[in-house]
Amino acid sequence: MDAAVVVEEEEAMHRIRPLLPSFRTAISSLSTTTPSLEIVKSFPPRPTPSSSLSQKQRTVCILDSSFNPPTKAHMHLALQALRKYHPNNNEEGVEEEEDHPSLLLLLATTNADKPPSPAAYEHRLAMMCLLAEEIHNTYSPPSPTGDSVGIPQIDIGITPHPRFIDKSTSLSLHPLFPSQLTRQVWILGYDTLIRLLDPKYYPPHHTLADLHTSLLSSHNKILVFTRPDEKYGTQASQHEYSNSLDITISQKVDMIVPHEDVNGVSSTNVRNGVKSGDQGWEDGVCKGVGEWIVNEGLYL
Ligand SMILES: Nc1ncnc2c1ncn2[C@@H]1O[C@H](COP(=O)(O)OP(=O)(O)OP(=O)(O)O)[C@@H](O)[C@H]1O
Ligand SMILES: NC(=O)c1ccc[n+]([C@@H]2O[C@H](COP(=O)(O)O)[C@@H](O)[C@H]2O)c1
Repeated sequence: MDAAVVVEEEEAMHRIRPLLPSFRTAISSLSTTTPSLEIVKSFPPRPTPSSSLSQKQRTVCILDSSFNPPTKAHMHLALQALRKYHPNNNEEGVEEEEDHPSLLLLLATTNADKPPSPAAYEHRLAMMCLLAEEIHNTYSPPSPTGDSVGIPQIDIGITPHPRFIDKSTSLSLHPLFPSQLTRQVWILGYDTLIRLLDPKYYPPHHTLADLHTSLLSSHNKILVFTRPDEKYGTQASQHEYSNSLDITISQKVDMIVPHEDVNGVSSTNVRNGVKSGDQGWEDGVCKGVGEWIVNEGLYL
């Protein structure tokens, strides 16, 4: 490997490792009762105070995940979303004078279905920082502007809420994402769309009413990536399902096919690969994330 690349990677590790104690503190002081969502790191750093923020309309693409670990699938989903909602694309609902979309990588510290498991949350946040750096280095806007305006703002956040309706409400109450100025675009894989629309998650009445007043309100959107497999069916059947949804939902859903490198990539496959010693797991993650997993001895 090129000596300069090795030095760059070591620098990234040394830059991120000192952040671990502050990540630990942020996680332990996260409120679990009120609507709660904290930004723990921003690339580039956000101006303070946040009252000095632009008053322009904005779009935030949110990738909510357990990031255990962040994968190349997560990277491509984020890149495709940033490009899709770029004002150069004349996408419906994106004003030409709008700021470029920003990206929020959101760590869910409670899952709607799964019990907690290693790696520790501060390590996942560290790997999310490495993923953010990779996204910065890889991103190019739909028609190159050649200036720094093309570089997306990436924020890293944490929330204790397992359900999207509560994450969405928490985001709309955050000073960086005021609801009157911010359109939320939620990035989901097809498997997660099915669970989002399952009434079992909405007791006591088990209806989708709260979805319409939160995540699906205003100009918000859901960007769904097909994810064909034995359980969830083919590309074609996933498109068919999305077209058959009630109009009040389908008009909020954009469904696209992910980049080919996303096929078959999952955090579970990476964790299992590390544990079994199969070298192929490294293809599923960005270089910095792979280095972190090895150096910190995660998932063994
Ligand atoms: N290969 C993929 N294709 C399409 N969507 C994906 C893919 N990998 C992840 N996603 C989507 O990204 C979001 C966050 O991913 P998540 O943390 O659930 O990853 P995962 O790889 O499915 O994790 P795990 O294997 O631990 O269950 C989810 O909405 C998921 O559907
Ligand atoms: N109805 C819902 O809002 C709902 C259902 C299932 C999973 N989720 C969330 O989706 C995210 C991804 O979940 P998985 O890691 O299980 O794919 C997690 O934050 C999880 O809590 C939300």
